[in-house]
Amino acid sequence: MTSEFMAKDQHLLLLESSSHFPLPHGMTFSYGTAGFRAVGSKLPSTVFRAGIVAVLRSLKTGSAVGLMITASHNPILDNGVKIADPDGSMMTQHWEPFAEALANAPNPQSLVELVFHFTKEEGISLGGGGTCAEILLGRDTRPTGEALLEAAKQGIKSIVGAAALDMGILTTPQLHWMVMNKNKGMKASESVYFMQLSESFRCLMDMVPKGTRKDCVDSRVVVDGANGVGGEKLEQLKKLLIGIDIQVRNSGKQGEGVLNEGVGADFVQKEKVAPSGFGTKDVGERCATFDGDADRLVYFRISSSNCNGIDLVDGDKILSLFALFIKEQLHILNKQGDEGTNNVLVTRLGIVQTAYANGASTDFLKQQGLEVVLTPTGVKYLHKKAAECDVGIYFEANGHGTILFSEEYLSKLQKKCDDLACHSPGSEHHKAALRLLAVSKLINQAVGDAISGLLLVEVVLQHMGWSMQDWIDLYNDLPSRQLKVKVADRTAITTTHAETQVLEPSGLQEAIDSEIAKYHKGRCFVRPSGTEDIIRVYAEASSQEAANALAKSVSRHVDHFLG
Ligand SMILES: CC(=O)N[C@H]1[C@@H](OP(=O)(O)O)O[C@H](CO)[C@@H](O)[C@@H]1O
Ligand SMILES: [Mg+2]
Repeated sequence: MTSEFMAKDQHLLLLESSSHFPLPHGMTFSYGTAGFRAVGSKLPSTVFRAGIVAVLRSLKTGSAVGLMITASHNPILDNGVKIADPDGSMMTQHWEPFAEALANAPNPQSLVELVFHFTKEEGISLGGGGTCAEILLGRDTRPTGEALLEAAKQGIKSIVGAAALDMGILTTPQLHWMVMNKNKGMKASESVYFMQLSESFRCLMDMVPKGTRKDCVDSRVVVDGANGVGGEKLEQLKKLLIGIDIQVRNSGKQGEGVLNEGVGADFVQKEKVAPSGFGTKDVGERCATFDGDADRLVYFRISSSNCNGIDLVDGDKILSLFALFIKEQLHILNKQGDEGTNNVLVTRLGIVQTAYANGASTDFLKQQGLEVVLTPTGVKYLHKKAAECDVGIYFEANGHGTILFSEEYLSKLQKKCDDLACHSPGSEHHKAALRLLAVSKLINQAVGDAISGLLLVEVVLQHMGWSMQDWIDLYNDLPSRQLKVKVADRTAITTTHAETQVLEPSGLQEAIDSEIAKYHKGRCFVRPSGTEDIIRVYAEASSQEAANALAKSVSRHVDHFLG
């Protein structure tokens, strides 16, 4: 077959298959902060086209990539699609404009033109020719998931030489983890995922220091699965876990409730109330909640029996707990013995947050001597920044985050651990090295993962000998308020300094500054949302009334400048 013939073949195949997936009338799709999202029934054409993008990404990188069908915390009838790069992280931002253009191609002819133009530009050769692409597919429990999976498969099949590997119903982080493992030449099945988590958890539990207050730390945690995929998976995993008593509610079983309806991490964090299925019987219990695709985790405690109020332990406090633990282990690892012979393993530990992190958490982390960096909103920014460190911990306040260990650092740590195993087995130094290695296996290195995050929180609390109250008392959150302002064109606001300062329209930042100056501990910023057609206003101050008033007055300025 000549390459010209193959290109012609490819052209016809794409034309034919895309004609079965027309763009829904009057709709425009954008690759937002976390892929495409819309009502599930409107998404077949988008998912078909995302299948094509995934194949091209796989051809370009010569590695397997992932395609996940989920709409996270959105209502059950919504759905969405996002692509995972070969290292398991979000697809490179550099490809988002192409993904978006393809999703909006008005007809098969223009779709084919876009594909051929883009592949030429990127130096990707189409038409089989020996190269093959591999796409790992996953979906959550949404009713439209099955049909959309079929659309993805059709999109993948429309490029010659591409293979789809259906990994089944998964959490988003499981799929990202599988992509990462597959490309490292490791096994990528769910059973290996469960095995890795349960074994590293056991290893950390076995090394909880004796004689701490651990006996007073309840090993019981009640988890709200948001009636989504995370609850089901946790039910499976918990059978392999020792030393922890996990009770799963809202696990998505028939009759238990509707996905994300009055349940889940997004609901609990935003509304600051207990999820459905939790009540007075749970007062004082340590409770956790996942979002619909289990990549977010927050904790809460029902504070009193006569109201629905909760003590929220958000992503910032999870980050603070992890940071203290990692810092402690690094300190032990590098401590000099009497002979002063311990070789120091130089470690750059970095913390990454966004401007939405509660100011009290940032102050707390800095007081601990930690290096804190802010990035724009969205995991793709935080992840990239954290990956610059030897050990980088990132979290959004809403509970999405993880701990990254660089490959280079991990091999140095492994070497140090092997040395210690020879020269001082069972020493405190050796145990610290083993703990850090176990953390790198327990915590998902590809993306934030509610299940692995939950296990790490649980074992760190045991290690510290901390009750839920001790954790809550780490620092007091500053009162805050978030508001949404509907404007004619949200792109009229541009920002700088990790979205904390407005550049355009001119004069708006001065107006915000003059409001902030009126409040003790006032902090406020505005930015266009990447997932909704609104401007977000965030304000903090020393009292709730002041935070409310600051947010309100700044919203008025936004409305005045852009309304
Ligand atoms: C303030 C806030 O919580 N913003 C969320 C939200 O982004 P916006 O761009 O703010 O709409 O959705 C993102 C995707 O889930 C998440 O990463 C981010 O943290
Ligand atoms: Mg999610």
